[in-house]
This record gives sequence, C-alpha cells and structure tokens, in this order.
Amino acid sequence: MAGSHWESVEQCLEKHLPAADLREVKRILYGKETRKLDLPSRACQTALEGEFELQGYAFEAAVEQLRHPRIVRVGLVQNRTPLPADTPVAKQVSALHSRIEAIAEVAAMCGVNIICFQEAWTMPFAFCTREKLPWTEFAESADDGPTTRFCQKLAKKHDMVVVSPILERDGEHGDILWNTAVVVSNSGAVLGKTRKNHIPRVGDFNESTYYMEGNLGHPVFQTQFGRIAVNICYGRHHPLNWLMYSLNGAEIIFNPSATIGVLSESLWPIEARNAAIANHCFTCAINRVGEEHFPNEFTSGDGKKAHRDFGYFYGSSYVSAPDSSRTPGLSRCRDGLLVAELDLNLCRQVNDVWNFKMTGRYEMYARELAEAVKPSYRPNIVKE
Ligand SMILES: NC(=O)NCCC(=O)O
Repeated sequence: MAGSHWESVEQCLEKHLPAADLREVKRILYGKETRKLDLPSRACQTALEGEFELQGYAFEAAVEQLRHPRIVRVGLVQNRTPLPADTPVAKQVSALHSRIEAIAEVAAMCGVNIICFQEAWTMPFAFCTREKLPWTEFAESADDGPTTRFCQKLAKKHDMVVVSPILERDGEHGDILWNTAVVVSNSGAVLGKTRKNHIPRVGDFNESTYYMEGNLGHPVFQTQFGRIAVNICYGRHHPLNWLMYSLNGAEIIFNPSATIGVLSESLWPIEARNAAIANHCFTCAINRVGEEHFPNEFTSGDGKKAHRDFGYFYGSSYVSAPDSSRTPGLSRCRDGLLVAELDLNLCRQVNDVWNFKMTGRYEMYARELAEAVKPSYRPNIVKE
C-alpha cells in the first residue's frame, strides 16, 4: 500500500489523463465542478512557510427569490502529530496547540466561519496499544480543560466556531473517558458537546478498551453560521447515525476521523459523500496524516508479528454537497487546511428535487426496526 510517496488520486489523474478524459472522469467521480476559491496571497504564503497545504473551493446554489444565499466557509484541518509519541504528554499537547494555532490563523485569513480538527487531535492515536498510561493522561475536561480553553481563545479571536474532538475525562461522572467533540461558539462560549456513538472493534482500533459508546444521542448545534453536527470517525459506517443528525436538522455534518489505508481507504471517498446525498446536507470528512510509532510493541490479533506502528493515516480530507458534488481531497501525506464555501440553501433545493425526507418511509422502518431488535424476532424470509 502506498504511504507518503503517493500524493493523491487527484494528482495521479491529472498527471496521466488527457484533458478531455480528465473532464469526464471528474464529472463522474466528483460531480458538478466546485469553483476554486481565490484565497488571499498572505494566507497562501503563510501556509507555504508553515509547510501545510491550502486548498479552497466553493459550492454554489441557485438564486432564490425569497431567501438570501446562506454562505458559510468551513475549514477542515488534517495534520500529523509533530512530536514522537514517547515525548512527555504536556509537550505533545503544547506542540499540537501551536501547530493548530498556526493553521487556524490561516483559516481566519481565508474567512473561515467554522473550523473542525481531526479526531482526538491533541494526541497520538494510541488506542492500538491497549495500554492505559500515559495515553489516558491526554484526556481532558470538555467543559474547561486546557484544550477547550485554548479553543475558546481561538474562537473569540477569529470570530469562528471551533469543533474540537478530544479524549474527554468526565470528572462529574466517575472520571470516566469519552471520545467527544466540543463545540465552541464564535462568541467563545462552549455551546455543547457530542460523543462518538459507535466504537470500532476492527483491526488495531481497540477503542472500546478506553471508552464506551456515547450517551448524548444526536445533538445538533445552532450556530450563527448554520446548524452543525459531528459524527465521529467510525460513526460514518452507520447510515442511521448520519440520518439522526439530519433528522435533527443538521445542515453540515463533520466527520473527524483517524483511519488507515489498509483498512478503509477504498471506503473513504464513498461514505461521507453518500451521507451528504442521502441526507440533503453537507458533510466534511477529516482524517489525520502520517505514521505514528509507539514505544512498546503490540499485536493485532491476526497471527502476525508484534509491531510498533499503527499503519498509514492517509489524510485525504474533503467536503461533499447534497447534490453529489465534492471537493478534491487534500493530500494523503501532508498537513493541510481545506477551505470550502457552502451555500446552505442548496440543502433545501436538493431536498425539493429528490424528496428523500418525504419519501423516506421512516414510520415503516421505525415499526420494522422496533420488531427486529426484539429477542423474539424471526427474519421475514419467505420459503417455498
Ligand atoms: N477512529 C476510528 O473510529 N477508526 C476506525 C476505523 C475506521 O472507521 O475507518
């Protein structure tokens, strides 16, 4: 499997396809073309100096007579962990804060209204190890931990909503851990939090060793820039998870993730994009970048040798729209900021064309699902 030497699908297509073929391939693979944003040269220069990729695209909606366009800019941040995983915890957190502060600065120059970081952004993705210390020391209070306070400062300074996915230590409920996204309003106030609903039990994603399935349901946050929700990583494989955020009114659903090539790279371009189509909303898929090595060897329960690395986190963050169009992905191997301008009016416009909310037959499924989860349920198979 390609690691850091293979940049992206987009770069490969552009390198090898003749222009006419490329146009057709892009039309089919990416939908209606997104307009390239003209980002400020100061932002491009700062990104270059800071060694991260900066890309910007706009999705457009039809002009309506009664509603003004509802334009919002989102920023998706993908990054590698800047320090080795065996560096003292406080140093790692502080290095990540500095890295994100620099990227958020550029996001502000680009007029970003809502920024979202990758899953468990303040730490290496250490759940593969099944060890507790020092990894559980990365957990913080969602209400007033150092990272939430850091995000509050960012939000206020840049007048930006900040979505901050962290490992949460819930001091009010027995000091237990959760995989949580904190949503900080552009006023600097903590608007609320949401927790990862589905925990992976696949490959080295041994996350159930650390925390349980979220207990907060499917909250949607009304921000000044639109209604947003956060479907954390593995939740993207569960169509009902997306659906519930959408039924609660989400117009943009962020999917902060940490996932590796051998496991999910072929699923990645499909799932968040399909969710945008199926739910008439925008989705923002974010993945971390690079390889992370751990001090002690661990096994993967697959008969293979013990090892110290998780595998390759392939970045490739992207935004999808309800009309099936999507941005190109960020690089597979570099830190990056993807800026996307959305007109939220597109959600209702596509809803009016395809009517999935109207034709969804939710009552029928609610009835059938209520039966299907009963221990006494027998599958409805008609036999000769
Ligand atoms: N972080 C996480 O839930 N990863 C699971 C693997 C995947 O969903 O691709």
